[in-house]
Amino acid sequence: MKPSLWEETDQTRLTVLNAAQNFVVIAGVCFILVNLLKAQWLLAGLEIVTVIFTLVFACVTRRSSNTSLGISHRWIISWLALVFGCIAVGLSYAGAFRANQFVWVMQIPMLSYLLLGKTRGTQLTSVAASICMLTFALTNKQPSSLEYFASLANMGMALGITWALSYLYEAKREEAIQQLQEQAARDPLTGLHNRLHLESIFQQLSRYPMNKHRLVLMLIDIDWFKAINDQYGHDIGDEVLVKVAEMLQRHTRNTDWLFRVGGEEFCIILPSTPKAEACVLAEQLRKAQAQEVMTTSQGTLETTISIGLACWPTEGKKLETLYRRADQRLYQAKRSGRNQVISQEDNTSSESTSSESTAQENTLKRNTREDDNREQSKPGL
Ligand SMILES: Nc1nc2c(ncn2[C@@H]2O[C@H](COP(=O)(O)OP(=O)(O)OP(=O)(O)O)[C@@H](O)[C@H]2O)c(=O)[nH]1
Repeated sequence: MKPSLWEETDQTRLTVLNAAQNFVVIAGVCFILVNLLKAQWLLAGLEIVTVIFTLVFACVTRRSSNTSLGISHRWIISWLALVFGCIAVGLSYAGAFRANQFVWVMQIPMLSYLLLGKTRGTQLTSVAASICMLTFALTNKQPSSLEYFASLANMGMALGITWALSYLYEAKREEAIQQLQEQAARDPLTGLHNRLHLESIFQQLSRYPMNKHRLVLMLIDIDWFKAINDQYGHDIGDEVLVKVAEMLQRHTRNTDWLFRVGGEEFCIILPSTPKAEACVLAEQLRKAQAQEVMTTSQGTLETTISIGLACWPTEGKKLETLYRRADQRLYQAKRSGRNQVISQEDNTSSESTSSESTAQENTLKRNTREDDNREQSKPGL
């Protein structure tokens, strides 16, 4: 099971659904009165059931979240089946007005695609449109007349065009949404995930039973990166970032989650991984980077990385705590000379560190790092 980057949130579908529900209730009541007066009991009965179902469904929809559809597709399919059932039965009752009545059939593809998406929309439209076309064809009183074939062809073509346009609209909409979501979740430079989804991916992974006690968060920071930028320019710095990201991807599994969480800082979430195994991987990453001679547009460059890691849930139950723990270890790796992996501190601090002391710690950390930078040697081309 793979966590999804975006939970199902779709304001457009929710808006269409609310509008369609309102319309079905208002129009439904009018049609019920007309059909009762005309003694069309089957149709009136079906419309009563549809309006009651719509009211219940509207309550369910409004109780779910404001931004998420949050309702199972079964609800929508059942509701649309009732509405389309009314259209089909109405068509069989229409007599001389059958052609006028067919305008309602045109709503089938539009509603199906807007509310159910490309795949389910196609399935429901195929079934509902076929039933309506058959009803239209079979209930005609003059099946051999030219008029009959002309109206059948007209209806079929008009329905086909509405269907095709609805399909194209939904297919393009889904494609555009997918592209936008992909872009929003990725760091444009390295192609890795950005930190936008770190929390949600962590939450989903920690819910999977197979990851119980076996999830590791690793923070990786390029050593002396500021010096690389200062000496060789931002473009070379960018090339280094890309090369390090590529190295991380080469050494990790498809199931691992790689993020670029800051300027020259990366994070890896390793699902189903015991800490000992994660330490071995971290050491492999450190060695691989130390041994790699990177070819940049200005020549070759060698650089190293420092790594801090922490294990969930033993070393932090919440992402915030786990991240802080890994960051403390990363900082320790930097202070101990860089090009190191630290997986546990000398004096393990308590998980309930107050935010104030953490803030002080971070300030201290930044100052110490700046001092360290001035003192120590820097990488060279
Ligand atoms: N080229 C490039 N540089 C970036 C980017 N984002 C942040 N930086 C730079 O990354 C540098 C980070 O420097 P520091 O946080 O001092 O870290 P450092 O020099 O690696 O020092 P240590 O981490 O202590 O080894 C800063 O100079 C930022 O300007 C980016 O996207 N591209």
